[in-house]
Amino acid sequence: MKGFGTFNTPNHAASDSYVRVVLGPVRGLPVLLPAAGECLAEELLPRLDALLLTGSRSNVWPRHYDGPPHAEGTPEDHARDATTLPLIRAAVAAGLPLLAICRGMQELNVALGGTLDQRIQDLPGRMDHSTPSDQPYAPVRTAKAHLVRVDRGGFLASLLPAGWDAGPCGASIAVNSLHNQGIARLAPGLVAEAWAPDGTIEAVRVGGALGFALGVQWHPEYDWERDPNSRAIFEAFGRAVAAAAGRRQQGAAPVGIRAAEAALLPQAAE
Ligand SMILES: N[C@@H](CCC(=O)NCCCC(=O)O)C(=O)O
Repeated sequence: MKGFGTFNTPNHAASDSYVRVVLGPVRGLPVLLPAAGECLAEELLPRLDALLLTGSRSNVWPRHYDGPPHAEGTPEDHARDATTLPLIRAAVAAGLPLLAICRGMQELNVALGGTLDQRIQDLPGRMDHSTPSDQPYAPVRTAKAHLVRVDRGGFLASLLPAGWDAGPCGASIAVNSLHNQGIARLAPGLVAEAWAPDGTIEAVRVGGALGFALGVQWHPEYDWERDPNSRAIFEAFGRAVAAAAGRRQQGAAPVGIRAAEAALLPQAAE
């Protein structure tokens, strides 16, 4: 939910970069979901082939992870939280392909029971991962900001182009950085797959997921046209979307709902 125009009129919106990347390397048809609450999980999810959770300057309401209130003026989006958190749990339980970007990765962590640090730049030994929101020059705002070390044996590494780790940076890739918040306690069922030099978790996968279920703290949608690592993430997501679409068109239920739910959300199996 974003305010537009003179009267800050509430609108449901997503950046053009997400639409372009879905139409491009994902080779999908983007459907923008309104922040309409939990009903989307029940009514709409069965009609979708995959879920891409976008970034946003707003932040997950701390009540969702028993965190302290945000500092005055920190942007929040309760309508989005009320929509995405149940949607994520339903998508993970259904084995729907899921790609979570920046705020999306933070929502994934909270939805599955994890917590967030609200200003990691204020924590001892941590970098400032934010980019000034008033930075008017897009190439600066979206530029590579630091390296992340990627687990060579992980799911993310399996998506990257051959030789991604053969350069002078070894098993590290360069990423942009536009966030103040980060994962504090990793949710049960999530597996960390990449880390910034200060230890900030930069990528996670849903452990035990039956398909593509990845979160990244950076924004590969900003540079997929020139960065083969960014493009490879979306192309792999696109292959998962196509497979899910094929299953849905054949009338098959999303993979392993009950099996995934029992594995990932133990309380749901009780
Ligand atoms: N607000 C959170 C998440 C940051 C985030 O998603 N940034 C993206 C900003 C650009 C956009 O609107 O896509 C945090 O600060 O950690």
